[in-house]
Amino acid sequence: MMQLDLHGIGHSYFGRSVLTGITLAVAAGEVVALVGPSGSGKSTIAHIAAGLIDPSEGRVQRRYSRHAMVFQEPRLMPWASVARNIGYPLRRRDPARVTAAAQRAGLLPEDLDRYPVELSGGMRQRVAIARALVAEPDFIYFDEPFTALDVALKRRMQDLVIAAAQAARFAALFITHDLMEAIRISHRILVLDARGHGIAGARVPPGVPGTRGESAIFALRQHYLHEDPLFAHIHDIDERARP
Ligand SMILES: Nc1ncnc2c1ncn2[C@@H]1O[C@H](COP(=O)(O)OP(=O)(O)OP(=O)(O)O)[C@@H](O)[C@H]1O
Repeated sequence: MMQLDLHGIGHSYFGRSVLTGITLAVAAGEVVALVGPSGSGKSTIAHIAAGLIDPSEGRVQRRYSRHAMVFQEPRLMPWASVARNIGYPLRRRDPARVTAAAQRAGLLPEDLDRYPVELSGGMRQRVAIARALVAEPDFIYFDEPFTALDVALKRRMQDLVIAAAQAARFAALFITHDLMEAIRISHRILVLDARGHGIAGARVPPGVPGTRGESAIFALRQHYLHEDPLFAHIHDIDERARP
């Protein structure tokens, strides 16, 4: 049973079409990476799928019970402690759930009383992940959550997401333009057409997330980038679309 179904999605901003004919589905417990060049419409797809914006065309069906989102910027409340930031999605105070979510995101009990301004970028993103996990969602949207982090930290955060997805069994749509990341964390990779005209194709990396070795991940990335036509435009940047 699919938990998320997008059918024939199209979208325009102020009359300018940015997406057409987007059809994709995510199964229960499945982590799907959505890759595509900058400006191809990946974030717009995530926002439509999560119901933050209404598509100009097409149909969205959500069969999951609860979702959370993790963005590139952690979007924390600066005036609130880490514990309050993590607990924000809960209807009532629940320190046990806050502590459990913090632990799953690699935070220590003493971090809970700190404030966002005292934290590094990586720590803030851990808080954002803990906030996403706290209400035990069965679906999480990740919109380039680790793009701003350095390579080693990125890797640790990816491992954390893989472990959390396995433990909590959530499904996810994970948006990224980093192919290593897509191969490492997902069950299936969807490639968005460079101009947002549909999903150009899908690839299923061998094995399951968490079991793929670094050299295999790197070799597959090289293969995709240099030998697989599906990925030919992945590094194209539509600079006209950029502010
Ligand atoms: N709120 C908005 N108003 C107008 N145009 C927008 C808006 N949001 C996005 N766009 C435009 O829609 C297109 C797709 O943007 P989107 O952010 O979905 O792409 P993306 O693939 O996620 O890009 P990136 O990887 O750079 O985040 C771009 O041309 C962008 O400039």
